[in-house]
Amino acid sequence: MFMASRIQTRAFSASARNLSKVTVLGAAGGIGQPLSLLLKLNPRVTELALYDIRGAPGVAADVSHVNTKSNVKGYEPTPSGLASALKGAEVVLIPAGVPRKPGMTRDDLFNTNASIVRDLAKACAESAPEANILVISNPVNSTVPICAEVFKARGVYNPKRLFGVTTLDVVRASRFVSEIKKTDPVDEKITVVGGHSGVTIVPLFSQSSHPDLSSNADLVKRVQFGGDEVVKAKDGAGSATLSMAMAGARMAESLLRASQGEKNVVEPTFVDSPLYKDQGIDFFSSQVELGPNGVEKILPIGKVDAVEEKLIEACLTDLKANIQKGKAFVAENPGN
Ligand SMILES: NC(=O)C1=CN([C@@H]2O[C@H](COP(=O)(O)OP(=O)(O)OC[C@H]3O[C@@H](n4cnc5c(N)ncnc54)[C@H](O)[C@@H]3O)[C@@H](O)[C@H]2O)C=CC1
Ligand SMILES: O=C([O-])CC(=O)C(=O)O
Repeated sequence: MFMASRIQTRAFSASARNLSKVTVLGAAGGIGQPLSLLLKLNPRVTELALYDIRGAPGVAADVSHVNTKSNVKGYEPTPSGLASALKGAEVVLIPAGVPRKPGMTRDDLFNTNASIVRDLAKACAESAPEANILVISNPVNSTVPICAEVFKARGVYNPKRLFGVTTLDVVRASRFVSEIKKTDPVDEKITVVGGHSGVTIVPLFSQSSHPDLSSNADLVKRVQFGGDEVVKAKDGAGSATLSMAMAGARMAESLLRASQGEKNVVEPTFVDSPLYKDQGIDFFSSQVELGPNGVEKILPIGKVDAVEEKLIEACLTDLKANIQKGKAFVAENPGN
């Protein structure tokens, strides 16, 4: 009897641990829709909550017909709809906000997206303070600090649970290298550090199996400005959505794998980081080991060559300003 109840308890807690609600804020957008589809295909996701200021119930109805086991629900664009979408979420992905048009930098999106992200972060702080928050909305270098400030103001900031999604930079880097070297991108492990815009994106080819590539200035530039390539090709219709959805789904999957006990799950991500704090830079993207509590360990940058050292220097100047801008925005515009 005693034995049976113990087994039952254990079975219950194991399955409870594997119940993973994932919420997408901005689910009806260019990224949100394919991201929702990919999450529906992920067996680790048991409940998928879709929220947008328009169209989420329609996207949810569509995605819900995909014949995998998870339940999908679309929420109305109301404060209570948002709160219900967030309640009990283990992972919240935020691709809400406007994308670039040709000629714009990511920083040009700040004026519109800063308040969108601030308000969604408030809702997360109230309804899902323990969730892993994955910020996709640009400029990531500023929107992540905005989230941190909002969480701090509400006394619920957990630096281990806030992630800027920079996965697309390594996805691109591995693909671009594979094109040059005629290899399978799966085998190309390229570390990319810094932030997520222009010169703040720093690929470290010297640490890859092709150290010669660090002197390939065209390749370095292509990784740094890969987003511009897509913005230009889409010609006013937005920026990367499909590759971004894949990258966001990969990051969410990695967090779920780590939370379900898998060891040595490492992803590059923009987090509250000690690496350059002594230079006043509180957030930095690097290889991060994930665990059940979110960030498990921030891995050191490792050895870099002289070219990369210069790239990091340029990165730090811009990154510092971007982070400061996000913090100042919340200080000056705390909202309701
Ligand atoms: N981190 C990264 O690597 C990348 C980031 N991005 C960024 O992702 C963001 C979204 O891009 P797209 O999906 O292409 O844009 P989109 O315009 O197609 O979709 C954005 C969605 O957000 C929704 N939205 C706006 N305000 C909202 C709010 N307050 N609450 C909930 N939903 C809201 C809109 O209704 C729309 O459906 C942009 O800021 C873009 O720059 C894009 C690609 C890569
Ligand atoms: O370039 C953009 O604006 C969107 C983005 O962040 C990317 O594709 O990396």
